[in-house]
Amino acid sequence: MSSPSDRGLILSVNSGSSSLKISLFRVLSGEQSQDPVELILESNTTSLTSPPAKFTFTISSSSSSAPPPSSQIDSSEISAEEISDHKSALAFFLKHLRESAGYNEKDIKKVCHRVVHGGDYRKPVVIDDESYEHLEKLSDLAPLHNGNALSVIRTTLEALPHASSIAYFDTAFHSTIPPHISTYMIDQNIAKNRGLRKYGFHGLSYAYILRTVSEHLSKPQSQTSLIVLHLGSGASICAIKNGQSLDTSMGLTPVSGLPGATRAGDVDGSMIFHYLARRGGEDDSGDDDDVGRMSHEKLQGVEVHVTRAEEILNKQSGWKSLMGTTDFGTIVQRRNAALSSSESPSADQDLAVLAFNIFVDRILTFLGSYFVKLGGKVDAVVFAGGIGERSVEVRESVVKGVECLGFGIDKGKNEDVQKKREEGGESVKVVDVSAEGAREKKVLVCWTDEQYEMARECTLEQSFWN
Ligand SMILES: Nc1ncnc2c1ncn2[C@@H]1O[C@H](COP(=O)(O)OP(=O)(O)O)[C@@H](O)[C@H]1O
Ligand SMILES: CC(=O)OP(=O)(O)O
Ligand SMILES: [Mg+2]
Repeated sequence: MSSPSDRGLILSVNSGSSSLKISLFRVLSGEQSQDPVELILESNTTSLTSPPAKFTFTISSSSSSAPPPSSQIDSSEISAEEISDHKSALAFFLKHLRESAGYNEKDIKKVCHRVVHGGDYRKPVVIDDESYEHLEKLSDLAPLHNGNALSVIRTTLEALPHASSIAYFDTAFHSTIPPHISTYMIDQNIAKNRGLRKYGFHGLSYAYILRTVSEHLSKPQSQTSLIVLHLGSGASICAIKNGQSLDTSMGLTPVSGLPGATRAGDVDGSMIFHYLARRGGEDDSGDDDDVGRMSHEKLQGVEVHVTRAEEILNKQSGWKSLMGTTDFGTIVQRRNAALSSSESPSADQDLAVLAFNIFVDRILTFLGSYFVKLGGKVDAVVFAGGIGERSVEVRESVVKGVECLGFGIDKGKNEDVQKKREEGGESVKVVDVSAEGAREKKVLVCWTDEQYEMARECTLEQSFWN
């Protein structure tokens, strides 16, 4: 069994829908800190769905370990033409780690992978031939996410053969959702045979937020009830009752619930048939009308089975379909320009206002419902994810919509969130933006960290180190 101090480095790899986030951690021994791991550096590759990809590589300001003497870090954003997908983004990162940061890959002992769909897995699994094969089968339930994660796992197995790879699942946190919430009202034989139920996603993020916020509130997790909004390119909401997931807006796959960058969110189940149906010979989709047509897509060497319907609802919808951009920041800017101008808004600005209002409306639909499901016993509404952490406007509009439930937002505190984080660095994990007088029901912003969550869990799981 290895002692914490000689455990070396952990690489945490987060294959999101539009991004690849990678963090390198050093395992700490118990005496050094309450935290089991310390961040050394992190990298973020974004715009994978709208090239050119953008790549950043940054040494942590709070790291106590000096970078190797050979290191030449440039933390500015690079537009990287050679990155075309998750797999090439990982290769680009490993090259930087070696050549610019001067780290020896051999010091990496564990690689933690975020795998979005874990089916019935409730715990992380070490990747071997058997578990890899099982994950490949699960890919049919989340072809657009798991396919990327599997290609990244394969690349690390080849590039870092001395390290063991462990899969962490988004779905595991939601295993507490009771049957009356997770069951779809369909033929139960088919549902059981095919595993058709609500699984829920973003679980690593919710686990991180639950622990961080309960510490902030000085409450045990088992007495903490929250409504958490994870708003990124993929967005979801979770009702957490006494430290356990009660309900969440995504379902069998990440396509349901809130709309996202390229995802439709909840639609009438039969909408897709009408979307593709030919009317009087005309066909505006330019495709055939078979929604179930399978394309056996080779995604970075991994075979995935995607139906035409899935492709449309996952990749050709969301704000990209409305606005032509997958960047919610751009939508907010155009919406602000429309609201502040004395001239009549352009067509683009009108659409930005519409996209923004749709997003807020769908968030409120879930917020209201979850507040009721939690019987009004909610310690805080928590904003997280790229949009939740950065958009003053989304937080303001959403909280205005739930003022009737006793929540309120302080304008000045809301505007200063980013400044507080920039000044305080990574030690600022939660900022309270609640209005005076609405103190019982807090509104918080939490910087979620799925990579940290995996590295922490990995360090604490003794069986992985035996
Ligand atoms: N200032 C901002 N206002 C609104 N949205 C923003 C802002 N900055 C970044 N975003 C959005 O955050 C999203 C990315 O969130 P993130 O959680 O990092 O994504 P992912 O789902 O890929 O993990 C993008 O849509 C981006 O445009
Ligand atoms: C589940 C999901 O949508 O993940 P992401 O937001 O990282 O794409
Ligand atoms: Mg994400």
